[in-house]
Amino acid sequence: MARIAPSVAAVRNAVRRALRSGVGLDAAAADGAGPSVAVAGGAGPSVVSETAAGTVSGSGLTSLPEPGSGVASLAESGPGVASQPAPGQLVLVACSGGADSLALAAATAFVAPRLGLRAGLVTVDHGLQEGSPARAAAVADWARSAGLGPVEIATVDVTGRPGGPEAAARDARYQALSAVAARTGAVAVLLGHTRDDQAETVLLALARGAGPRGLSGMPYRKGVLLRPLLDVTRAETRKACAALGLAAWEDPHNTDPAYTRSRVRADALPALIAALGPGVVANLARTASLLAADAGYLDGVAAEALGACRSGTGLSVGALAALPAAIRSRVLHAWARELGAPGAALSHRHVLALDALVTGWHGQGPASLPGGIVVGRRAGDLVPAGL
Ligand SMILES: Nc1ncnc2c1ncn2[C@@H]1O[C@H](COP(=O)(O)OP(=O)(O)OP(=O)(O)O)[C@@H](O)[C@H]1O
Repeated sequence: MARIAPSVAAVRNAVRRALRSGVGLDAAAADGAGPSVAVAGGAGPSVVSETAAGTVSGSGLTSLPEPGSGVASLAESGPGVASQPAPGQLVLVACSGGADSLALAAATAFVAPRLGLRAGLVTVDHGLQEGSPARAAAVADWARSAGLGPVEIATVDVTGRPGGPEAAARDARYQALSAVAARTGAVAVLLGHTRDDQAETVLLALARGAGPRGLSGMPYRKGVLLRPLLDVTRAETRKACAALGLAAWEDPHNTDPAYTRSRVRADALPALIAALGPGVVANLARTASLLAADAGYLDGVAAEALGACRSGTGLSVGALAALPAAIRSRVLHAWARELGAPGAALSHRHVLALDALVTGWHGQGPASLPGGIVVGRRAGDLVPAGL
């Protein structure tokens, strides 16, 4: 049996775990309705060559693996897999051509058929950099050569969206990914965020004084979005690309000090590692997952409390006042969202203003929320203006 690089195995294992839990294969298998292809790691009847490899350079695809090249020597022993695409559910990889999502795409091309799943790829052209259409085309060509399908290029227009350029691009990208998933009937869209991305997210949240929800970082699964690599380091995805002969695209934005995240990546995290040791990245990511569990539980409690506080068109001040502060602030936040306040603009300050109508009442005026929403206190209830 040919040996595979540990980094390649690490990425594949992460994808295997995510697909098994993320698209409900484990539950289906328990019901006896699982995929017909055996999925337990390793011991299968045939040896299958890795097909998901090629070379993408800054300007595009520069080479494809030859049959019998070093790529084939990365083959691992696994369960028998039909050479035709599996008839199962479709998962899509969101791939920029960068090392993280390229390693993810290669691993998914390998793992998904072995789980009875089809795997496709979407690359988004934000139209923000010179040569971006050619790069998107190169990623798509590579994906087809790697056996992924369907392969789509989504071209988006980021102008006229709220927030800075980073937020606008992210917004447009997620919208495009959701649209492709809906159109193709994909059950999951896989994103290449790594443990390092998670640590950066937690650090950014700490710096802006976020609460437990913000410090929970990026969720492993949200709706159709799945992040299999949150336990995998960026160094590992780079090593996996190197082992597979994949030359990833380096996004110049990632090193541009004009972007806050780039400065965290280049300066803040390395300074923390120098001062506190290399474990800091994994520890920040662990904080995120610990807080995600707590925040999920508290949000559930708050959702029930919100129901119990309802009174006519508003919320009962008496019922709100009886809640612990941690739950009351979540109830008020959830209610503000329900009234239509946009999540990105709704801050701690707005929730405090609502809370003051409950716990600091002195006849003050109504609280103003983003989205033009106004909430006042009337006859023992909090009520939105106009109702
Ligand atoms: N242009 C794009 N097309 C498709 N998916 C994208 C694109 N840009 C980002 N993504 C998805 O979002 C994830 C996070 O992207 P981001 O640019 O924040 O991080 P990154 O660490 O630079 O990732 P990568 O190395 O994959 O480019 C990517 O791994 C990928 O799954």
